[in-house]
Amino acid sequence: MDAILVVNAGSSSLKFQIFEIADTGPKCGIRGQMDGIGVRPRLAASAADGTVLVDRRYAPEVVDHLPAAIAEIRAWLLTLKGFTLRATGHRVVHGGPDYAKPILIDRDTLDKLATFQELAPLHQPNNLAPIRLAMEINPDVPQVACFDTAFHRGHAPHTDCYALPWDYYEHGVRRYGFHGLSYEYIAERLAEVAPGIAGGRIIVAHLGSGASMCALMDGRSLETTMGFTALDGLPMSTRPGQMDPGIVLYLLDHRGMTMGEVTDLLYRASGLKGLSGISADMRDLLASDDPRAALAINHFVHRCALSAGMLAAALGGLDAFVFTAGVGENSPPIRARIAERLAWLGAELDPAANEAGAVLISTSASRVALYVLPTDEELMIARHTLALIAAP
Ligand SMILES: Nc1ncnc2c1ncn2[C@@H]1O[C@H](COP(=O)(O)OP(=O)(O)O)[C@@H](O)[C@H]1O
Ligand SMILES: CC(=O)OP(=O)(O)O
Ligand SMILES: [Mg+2]
Repeated sequence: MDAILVVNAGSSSLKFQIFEIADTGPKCGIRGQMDGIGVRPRLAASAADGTVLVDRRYAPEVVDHLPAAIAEIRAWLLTLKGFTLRATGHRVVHGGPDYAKPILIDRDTLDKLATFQELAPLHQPNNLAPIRLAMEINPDVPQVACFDTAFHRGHAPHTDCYALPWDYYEHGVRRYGFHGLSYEYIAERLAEVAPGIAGGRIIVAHLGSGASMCALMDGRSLETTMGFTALDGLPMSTRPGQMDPGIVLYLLDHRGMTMGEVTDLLYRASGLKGLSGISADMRDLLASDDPRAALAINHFVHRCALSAGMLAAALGGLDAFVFTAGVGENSPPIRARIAERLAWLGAELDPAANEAGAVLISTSASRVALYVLPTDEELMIARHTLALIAAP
C-alpha cells in the first residue's frame, strides 16, 4: 500500500504516523510516539482501530536524547510490512521569513533550515536530524518540511514587528509564532464541528509541553503569543514564556553567565519545572500538595488568562475558546481554572461536560463556546505532503 510517513519532533516527544494514500486524502494507518525522552521513555503505537502494536518502556539512560529515540522508532518501523513509502513529511518548527508554505527539501534548503537552529534549539536540531537520516537512507523518497511558523506568515507588519530599529525586522527579527500546524488543523476541524462559529473570533489554546495561544479570525491567524522564538508568551514545561528582556542582560552582565548557561536556563530549566522545583509535567504538579507546585499552576493559569485577554482585544471580542494539546486535551482541572478566568468575556463552563472530556464544554447559556478538540499536526503534515508530491 502506498504510504506517507510523518515525523513530528516536539520538545518532549517524537510523534509519528503512517498514512495510507486513499482517494479521499491521507488516512491514518498507524499512530505512535516516543515520549518522556530522558525521563520516562515509552514507545507506544497503535493501529487506526486502536489495536496496540507496541508499548515498550525504557530506562532513562537508554533513550536519553532524540537520536536514541529515532533509532528505536526506526528499528520498530522496519518490522512493519505492506507499506510502500512515497514521501516523508516532517514538522520543522522554524521556517524563518522566507518559508510561508511547505517545501520539498534538498541539500540547500536543509542547510538553510539549519541556520535557524539557534532560534529553536529545543526543536530545530531534532526536526532536521530525521530529515538528514531519511535523505541518506532513502535518497529517492521525497522529504517535505511543514513549518510551525507558516500559518502565521500573513500577519500585518505592525503586529509582527518588535519596536526595534526597522532594519532588525528586515533582517528577520520578527514575531514568527509557532504551533501553526496545530492551529491550521484546529481551524479546519472547527469548521466541521461548529460551522456557524468557525468563521468568527476564536482563541485556540495549544497547551502542551510547549504552549501558545492563537487568535483566529475567519479561520486565519491574526495574532499569537509566541514570537521570534518559541520562548515567548505562556509559561511552558521548561520555558518561562514572556519576560522582561532586561533579565537576560542582568544574567549575562551581573551574574556573568555564558550564552550556553542562559540558553539552558531559558529552554530547559524554567517554566513549570523551574518554578515548582518538582516537575515539568503538569500531571505531577496537579498530584502534588507542595505549595511550589500550586504556585507554578497558579502562574500558568494566570498567564493563560492574561494572554486570552490580550488576544480577545486583538479580535475585538470572543465567540469561542478551544483547548488543545497535551494539557488542554487531557486536564479537566486546568481547563476549569482557565475557563473561570474567561467568565468576564461571557464564558460559562459545564463542569460535567468538562470532566467527561466532551467536545463542547460550555453551558447552553454561555456567550463564549468552549471546546476541547484534540489536535493532529501529523494529519496536517500528511495533507500538505500529499498535495506537494501530487502537484504537477
Ligand atoms: N492528564 C493530563 N493532565 C495534565 N497534563 C497532561 C496530561 N496528559 C498530558 N499532559 C501534559 O501534556 C504534555 C505533553 O503535551 P504535548 O502536546 O504532547 O507536548 P509536546 O508536543 O510538546 O511533546 C506533557 O508535558 C504533560 O505535562
Ligand atoms: C514550538 C513548540 O513549543 O513546540 P512543542 O510544543 O511541540 O514543544
Ligand atoms: Mg507538540
